[in-house]
Amino acid sequence: MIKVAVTGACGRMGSKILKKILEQDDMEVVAAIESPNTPFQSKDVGEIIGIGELGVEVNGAEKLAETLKTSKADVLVDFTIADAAVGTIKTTSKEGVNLVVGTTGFSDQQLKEIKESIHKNQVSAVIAPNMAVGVNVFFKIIKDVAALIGDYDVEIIEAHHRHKKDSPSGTAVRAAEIIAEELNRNLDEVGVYGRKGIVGERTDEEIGIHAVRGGDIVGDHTVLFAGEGERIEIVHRAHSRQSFVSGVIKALRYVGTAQKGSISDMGDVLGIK
Ligand SMILES: NC(=O)C1=CN([C@@H]2O[C@H](COP(=O)(O)OP(=O)(O)OC[C@H]3O[C@@H](n4cnc5c(N)ncnc54)[C@H](O)[C@@H]3O)[C@@H](O)[C@H]2O)C=CC1
Ligand SMILES: O=C(O)C1=N[C@H](C(=O)O)C[C@H](O)C1
Repeated sequence: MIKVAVTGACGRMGSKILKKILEQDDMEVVAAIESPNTPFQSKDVGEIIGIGELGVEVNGAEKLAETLKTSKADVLVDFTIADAAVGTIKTTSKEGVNLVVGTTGFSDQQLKEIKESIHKNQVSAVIAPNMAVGVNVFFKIIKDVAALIGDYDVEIIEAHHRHKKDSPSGTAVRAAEIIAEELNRNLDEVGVYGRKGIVGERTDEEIGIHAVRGGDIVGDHTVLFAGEGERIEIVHRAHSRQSFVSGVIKALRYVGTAQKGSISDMGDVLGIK
């Protein structure tokens, strides 16, 4: 039985992940963690997320180390916010607990600290900006198209709900990284994040990345390859957060089999490379 601790347990993703775990025969929720000094402290997480008493109390993140010890969690799944997730990941890996991290918006420095902690403490992790199977197929498709038509102008457009705090999406950033790598470009140099004013003509090398926010859009991503007289648009649309949640369950099963100290992405989990 895989013992799972969920951080961000009452959030849009955390609550759905928790409910999905309850449907699995080979895993159980042993801890529910929320923001420091949460008003939900010691309340039953099942009652908070509307599924009735679960027998798992919410603990604030300030109690994470103690909670992981008492719950004997095998793995922690984190869908929170980057600034919080770094500390969560460091504490979790120090406790020898594996990780599935879906949180996005990490800086390069934060990612460096996360990787160092996972390696130093020899835990296994799956870190992915998008856990949907379809998005990881989308990643493979855009890589292959970039290899065939890389001299076309590349633009990435993402759209999400009005509550999303980070921009551009982690999925859009990953898509830009994949294409830049395929075309031997340095994304730090060629990435253009929105355009305003007299910005001049587009360069051949640049990759445009644009974010739309509004309503309850779950997550749309378009990669556009535009050339003389034509364009190719590759689109992924998430209709429901269940697309991500299904991937999380796969990642939870995978991470315990991965090499200690390793960091895998969903391509590794799904065998799509
Ligand atoms: N990898 C993927 O497939 C997906 C990733 N995401 C990412 O997941 C993150 C969360 O997204 P949502 O669930 O929509 O956000 P949300 O705001 O609904 O949920 C975040 C939850 O984390 C809690 N929280 C804040 N600080 C915390 C801490 N230190 N410890 C524990 N909990 C803490 C908040 O109180 C909230 O309940 C975002 O970064 C988003 O981009 C979202 C969907 C899919
Ligand atoms: O915040 C969200 O909702 C999502 N965030 C992820 C991202 O930043 O790519 C994944 C998905 O698009 C939903």
